[in-house]
Amino acid sequence: MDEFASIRHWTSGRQSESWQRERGVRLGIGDDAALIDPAAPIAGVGSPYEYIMAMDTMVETVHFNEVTMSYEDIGYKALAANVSDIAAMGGVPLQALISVSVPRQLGPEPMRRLYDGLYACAEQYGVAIIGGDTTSSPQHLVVAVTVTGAVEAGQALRRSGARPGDAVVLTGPVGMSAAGLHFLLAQRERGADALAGERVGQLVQAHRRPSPSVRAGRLLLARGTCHSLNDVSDGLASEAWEIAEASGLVVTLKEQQLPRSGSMAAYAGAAGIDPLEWMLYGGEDYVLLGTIEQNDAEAAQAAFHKEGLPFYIIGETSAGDPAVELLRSTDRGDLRQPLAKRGYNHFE
Ligand SMILES: Nc1ncnc2c1ncn2[C@@H]1O[C@H](COP(=O)(O)OP(=O)(O)OP(=O)(O)O)[C@@H](O)[C@H]1O
Ligand SMILES: Cc1ncc(C[n+]2csc(CCOP(=O)(O)O)c2C)c(N)n1
Ligand SMILES: [Mg+2]
Ligand SMILES: [Mg+2]
Ligand SMILES: [Mg+2]
Repeated sequence: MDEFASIRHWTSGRQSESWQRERGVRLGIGDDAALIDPAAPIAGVGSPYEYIMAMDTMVETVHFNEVTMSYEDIGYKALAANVSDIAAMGGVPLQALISVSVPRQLGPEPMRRLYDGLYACAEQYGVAIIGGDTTSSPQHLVVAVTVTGAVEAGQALRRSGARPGDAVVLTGPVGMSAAGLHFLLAQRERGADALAGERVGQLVQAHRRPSPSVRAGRLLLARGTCHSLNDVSDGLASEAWEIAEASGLVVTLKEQQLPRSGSMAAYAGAAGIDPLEWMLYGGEDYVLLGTIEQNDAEAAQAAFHKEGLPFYIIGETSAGDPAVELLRSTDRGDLRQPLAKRGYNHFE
């Protein structure tokens, strides 16, 4: 199958013109470029709105390998990671462009499966796939996604808006993806062993199929009390540092209040690893970390729970030079431990 037949094989008949039109698309896959109506009414978003644009890339051996992810998972997660950046601005995702660099020996079927996963995620979050690019790759598979979204003009939630005295909040558990990855990699090295007895299904799912917090981002924006927001890709500590530096303040995380999934903690125990390491530094959680006016934090939590969405109040901000600290309760009283600006870093 040549390049053009391959693209048709992966993409044709997946999304109808009318479905794409509702997302502002005037011309999708097939010409030199796509055409977007910059002022199309978007369901659920007040106008005037602003466009949001972001991109994230996944590289074989860096973000996935043959034991950690199926082709369907790679496609799903590549788009989900991008949708998460739109959620982190308080927006709704609209369209995506997909670039794939494919090892010559791969053949069309694995890529078809990758697109099955990609379109499954697109349907889940209402994203129109409007084009992309295809090249061969000398060795590894690379998937780069550009995503657009919309947010009410002037309302986007930035990393830089946190104020001293805010509550620090999180829209889901952290550390599960890193635990799932640990299991998958350990399994490769040692074969299915004793660790497999733990409840690892949820952890593997968290690693392979993250659920970006789009509804949570919209709820936070609508409250009008959320001052800053970021999504957790590189790890909780790293993202907290980004808010601390962008906003010029201290972020204090309370160890007791960090959401600790039971299956993650059980697996960490069996693997002899401190679960806090995964929770703070693991990454790929794709939940939202934000700050919100202290006097609205509990009401926000109640509103989230009413919608069936998780919401954790995990700390507070204070005036001071940018820093992140962990408040731990010990026998000898409270301990403030500075947290390193550490997390997943491609160049370390
Ligand atoms: N190669 C690049 N050229 C120009 N801008 C870039 C480049 N890489 C990243 N950026 C910009 O830097 C900022 C931070 O990007 P970064 O990728 O660190 O955030 P993120 O996507 O939220 O995190 P992650 O990639 O870990 O999911 C964004 O504004 C992004 O557009
Ligand atoms: C095989 C394999 N080894 C390691 C990891 C861990 N990992 C890779 S990239 C990243 C941060 C987010 O990426 P980015 O900063 O590019 O958004 C993390 C935690 C993995 N997923 N697969
Ligand atoms: Mg990025
Ligand atoms: Mg991000
Ligand atoms: Mg990202």
